[in-house]
Amino acid sequence: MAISFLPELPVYTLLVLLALPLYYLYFGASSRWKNPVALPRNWPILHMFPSFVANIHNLHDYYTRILARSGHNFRAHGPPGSGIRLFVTCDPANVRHIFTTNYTNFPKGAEFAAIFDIMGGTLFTIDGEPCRRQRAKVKAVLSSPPIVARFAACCRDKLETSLLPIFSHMASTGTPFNMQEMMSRCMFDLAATPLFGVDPGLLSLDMPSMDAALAMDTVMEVGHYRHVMPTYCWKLMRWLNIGTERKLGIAHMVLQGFILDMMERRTTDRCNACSDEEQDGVDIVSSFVNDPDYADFGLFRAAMISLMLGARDTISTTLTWTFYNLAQNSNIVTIIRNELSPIASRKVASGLGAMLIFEPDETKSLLYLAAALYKTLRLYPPAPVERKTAAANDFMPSGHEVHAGDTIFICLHSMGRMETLWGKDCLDYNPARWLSEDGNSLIYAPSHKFLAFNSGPRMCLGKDIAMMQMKIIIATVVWNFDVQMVEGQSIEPKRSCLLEMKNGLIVKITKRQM
Ligand code: HEM
Repeated sequence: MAISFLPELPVYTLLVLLALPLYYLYFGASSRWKNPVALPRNWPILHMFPSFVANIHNLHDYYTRILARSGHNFRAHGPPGSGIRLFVTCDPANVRHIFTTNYTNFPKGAEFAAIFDIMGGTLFTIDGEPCRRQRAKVKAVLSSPPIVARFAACCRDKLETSLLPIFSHMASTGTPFNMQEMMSRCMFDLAATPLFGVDPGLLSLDMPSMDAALAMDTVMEVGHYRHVMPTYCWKLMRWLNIGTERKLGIAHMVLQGFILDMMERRTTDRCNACSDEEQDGVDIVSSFVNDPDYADFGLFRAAMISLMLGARDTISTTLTWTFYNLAQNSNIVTIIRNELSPIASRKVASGLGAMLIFEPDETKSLLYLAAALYKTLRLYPPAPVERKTAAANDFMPSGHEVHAGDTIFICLHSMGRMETLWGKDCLDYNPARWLSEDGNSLIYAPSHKFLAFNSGPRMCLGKDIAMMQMKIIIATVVWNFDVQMVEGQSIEPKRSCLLEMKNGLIVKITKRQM
């Protein structure tokens, strides 16, 4: 019997292979018929998982399309056993509920902490009482006047000693370069120097290797895979030490080595310094080294890595998207220069050289410049998706029910692109939309609608420092140089938890003739 069956085996195999796609086509079509057309296709067994995998190259646009059609919210499920039970939203009323009104019911959760295990136990991955304690500490450090002044001084020095000389060289030689990489190097130095009191010197004409910066990129890229994959998949890969998990393991080692290196260099520098008093309090790490809460070196190291990630990636990403938009809108560049012009005239009159650097107190009140940055942050938030977990069953203001254990994805990127929230021209890069009619103030947008810096009790603690640094850098570059994009490049987001550009941003710059 078995022997007589064997010759027909290829025929049966062929039939099964043909039947499978037909089965999926049939059920795909019928499920589409049963589902509202706005939602991803609900396949048998695999549910919506194939739709997400097929769109993984640009999940943000995919979410935006579905959220726009579905009234700002949708639910999605993965295959049975995958643990994927999502509620995806960009509805400001739901965001206020999740981040403020009922925020204790929406912690980041254990899954988030596992995804970003390199920052395990630190403010960025914890909830509840330990979080309140760490947050109070970090808040006190980041708002202390000497530390804020240090961030400003480092930024000024970096512009004077590195960025302007490098840009002048690129301009005089006509060399195209990757603005994203340049901003990444610059912000790496500007995050590390106030943190450790040591400048890693990545922004330099000889372009030294940037292993630790690349390792930080890997953390964000593999974090993205971990968010969309069933947990057991990436945990199995980690156990087998293969693929992206192997890459992440190496990145962790590089980052841990970087922290050790910085601490050693800091000790050497302190030995060479005049006195301890002169050094104390001028770097952030001083507030952590003698704190018994951070006596565990693993936690201390994780805290330093998370501060590096929080302070570098967010700003370099925002700066790159701002330069991208300015390069395409020369009228906006002209308005920014007009706003800078009175300050520049005063500087020139007081005898300062041809290359001008703008100071924090000079750029603080510049509204149009702030509006341009806000416009970038609305359309291109560096952290495009926030993740929360529902601790208990709850009803959203939109009427949707969420169940304990559901994962909530809050799509900031989509929220900034909803016509229903921001009007028909919401995709235009028009900073004036952020200004009042008389142009004398910025229009207020509540943080649950403009979420780039987060909202509620977990608001970003570095917002003021970030705005200060970004204003100085944009003002200084825009005043001294013309930036043009090199033609023929494709600008698309990387698969990452950060909204970086996949292929970078290749530009050419010329020195302004004044
Ligand atoms: C354009 C610049 C920045 C943006 C858009 C931004 C955005 C954010 C966002 C969205 C969060 C919430 C993250 C989460 O809970 O998952 C956050 C948290 C945080 N940010 Fe920023 N950030 C920026 C710059 C900075 C800088 C420069 C610093 C430090 C100097 C900083 C320090 C922090 C800290 C400590 C938290 C944790 C707050 C908490 O969990 O309670 N950020 N930021």
